[in-house]
Amino acid sequence: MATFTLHKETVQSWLPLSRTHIIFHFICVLFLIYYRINNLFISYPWFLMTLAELIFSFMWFSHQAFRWRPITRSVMTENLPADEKLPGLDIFVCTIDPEKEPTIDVMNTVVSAIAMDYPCNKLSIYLSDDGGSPVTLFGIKEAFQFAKVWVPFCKKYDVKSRCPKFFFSALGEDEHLLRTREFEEERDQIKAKYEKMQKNIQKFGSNSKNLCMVTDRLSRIEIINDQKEMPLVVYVSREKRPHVPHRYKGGALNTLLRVSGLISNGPYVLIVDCDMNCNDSSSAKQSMCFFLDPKISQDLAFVQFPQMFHNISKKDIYNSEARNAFTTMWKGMDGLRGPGLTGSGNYLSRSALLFGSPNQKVDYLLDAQNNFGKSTMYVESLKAIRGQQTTKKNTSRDVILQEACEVASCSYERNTNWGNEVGFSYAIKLESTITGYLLHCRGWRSTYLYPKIPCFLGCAPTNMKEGMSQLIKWVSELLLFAISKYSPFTYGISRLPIVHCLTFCHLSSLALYVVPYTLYGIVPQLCFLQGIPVFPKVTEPWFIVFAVLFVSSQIQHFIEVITTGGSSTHWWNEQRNAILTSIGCVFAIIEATKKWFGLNKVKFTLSDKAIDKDTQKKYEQGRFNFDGAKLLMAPMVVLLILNITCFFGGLWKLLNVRNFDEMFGQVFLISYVMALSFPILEGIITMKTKGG
Ligand SMILES: O=c1ccn([C@@H]2O[C@H](COP(=O)(O)OP(=O)(O)O[C@H]3O[C@H](CO)[C@@H](O)[C@H](O)[C@H]3O)[C@@H](O)[C@H]2O)c(=O)[nH]1
Ligand SMILES: [Mn+2]
Repeated sequence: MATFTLHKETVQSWLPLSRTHIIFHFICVLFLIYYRINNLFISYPWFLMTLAELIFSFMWFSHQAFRWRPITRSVMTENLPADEKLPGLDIFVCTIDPEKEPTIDVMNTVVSAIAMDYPCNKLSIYLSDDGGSPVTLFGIKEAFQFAKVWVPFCKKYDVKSRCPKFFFSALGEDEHLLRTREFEEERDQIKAKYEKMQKNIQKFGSNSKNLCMVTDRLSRIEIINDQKEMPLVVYVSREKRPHVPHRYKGGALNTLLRVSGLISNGPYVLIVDCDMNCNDSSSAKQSMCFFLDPKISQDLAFVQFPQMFHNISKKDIYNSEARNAFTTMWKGMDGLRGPGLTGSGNYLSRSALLFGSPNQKVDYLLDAQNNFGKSTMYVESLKAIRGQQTTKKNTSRDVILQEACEVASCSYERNTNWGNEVGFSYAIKLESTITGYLLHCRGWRSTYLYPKIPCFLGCAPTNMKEGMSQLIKWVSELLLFAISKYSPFTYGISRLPIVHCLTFCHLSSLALYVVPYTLYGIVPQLCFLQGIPVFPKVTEPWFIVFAVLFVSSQIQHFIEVITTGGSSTHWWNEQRNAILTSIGCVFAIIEATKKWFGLNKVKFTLSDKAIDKDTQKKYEQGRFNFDGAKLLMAPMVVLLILNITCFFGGLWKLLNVRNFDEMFGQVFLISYVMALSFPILEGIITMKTKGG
């Protein structure tokens, strides 16, 4: 345990035990490989099983990097300096499509950001509207009017849950307990205002013209607030032209970096997706516990919070919560040199994003035009971030806004280093993953804070189609990352500590899982049907190796789920989900191949945050919902049918031949797969009976 004045870091207490387990498991893996290699040419199926197990072994091995040194952190915000000494903070909210990202929800995020517990003269909120839709501009004006009453109310009564949607829902129940009459009266008035805001936005959006995205437009930047007692609120819609690449969210973020640099130039920025409401208003101060610690701030690039979701059900059949990622993996990376960037709920140091490495030898400002573009006003703002002398000028607001439009134009980045060494990287479309990784490669660190009260709550996919499209988007881009010039296998290996690099190797090769899972779903089954064994006899000592590996990984997984607040249901569901997603990775590989050969029109699958009641209900009941995902489910369905057919066909043969000791492994495997996939089968049958 390491204690600093502002935060504390605790290494997992059972670390020696878990490392012993890793070594034990590793030895078993070596035995297994030895056995397989020795029996490689028994038959073709044995060869395929060996291939599957080698890939499984590699994935297992790289996954252990996450288990090597997990840590948890806590913060002492009470030790922070007084409000007037806190640094400036700019919050970036990104949105694009009001149909998939309902404006009211986006505005809830904006309001919750405005209500952040941070000195208001140090806080600025930027809404990036990549769609340029009238309803978003209208919405933010309404939201600001509402915030003007909401923020003082929250402060007066010390409301913790400052996202109005949550406050007025079951999630905010606790906030209403043991309150005064006065509170209740005021609350009811505010509720009426909140409802009025909703109504106004709805009414404005009911005209389909106002919901439209404008793809050919000039940049438009407006300062929304007019009051000193409130944080600055700015609406930013960058220029877009059909023939100029706009680089998706990464492009939007780089634009925001420049625009905010001209206007408020806070040394720290918080990025949230439009659905990621700020649930705990103290997150900004929590992050400052790291940035303001002189012992670590030197090379600290960002503080990541977990992405948590308000619509997760108890059963969570799609593992939308991504428990594994936000507990095991990210805490594991945190103990190495820091977690990856996940794109939402992360506080970043502006200078880390802009000025290369923490011990930079070349000064980016010497070649400012090539690095940052031609705006001299923007370059002045960079000097301020660097703590260098700037030529102080009293520039009028209009001039600043004009310059802001200039740096938000779509030609501004041409022949500059933006998207390359400056700002968010465009190397793959997961701007966050690649940027976080490159920051680490340049020698920066990051920290991860998993607080008791979720700081950010977003909207998770609740049906197969959405879950799968998100998976395909991520895994295909990660695969492109693995084979790009920045690949962790080549570029990262010489720049990152080896164990840390291994975590990125694992992440970027997730698509590989499809091979062993598919082989394990086909080969033993077909062989069972024909009476060919693919595992050692149950009476043979070598069988123990297989059994031990299976039990060992089950126990490890079980302990991990339980110690991170999950239940045995999660444990079971996560295993099913591992099969589903691994098989689904075949589409990610297809997608990545198409992108690689330039066959696909480059697109960004925006996740849908407008979830209808029916979908949410099915999800809460734990029933699989394959609406719109027929094609995506096809491989899984084929595998299931194959398993069932082979099981019964093989059983017949088994009863005749009576080679039970040879076939035990396969019988066990197939029964296990069938038991796991039962709910999927149920889902398919209901889909069929509904005429799907
Ligand atoms: O051209 C675009 C496309 C998207 N977005 C915004 O980017 C955010 C993330 O997009 P979404 O489709 O919701 O992505 P998810 O799959 O839900 O998000 C994860 O994956 C993304 C890709 O790495 C990260 O950017 C996100 O932060 C991370 O939560 C949303 O607020 C969008 O409005 C833009 O601003 N411009
Ligand atoms: Mn999202």
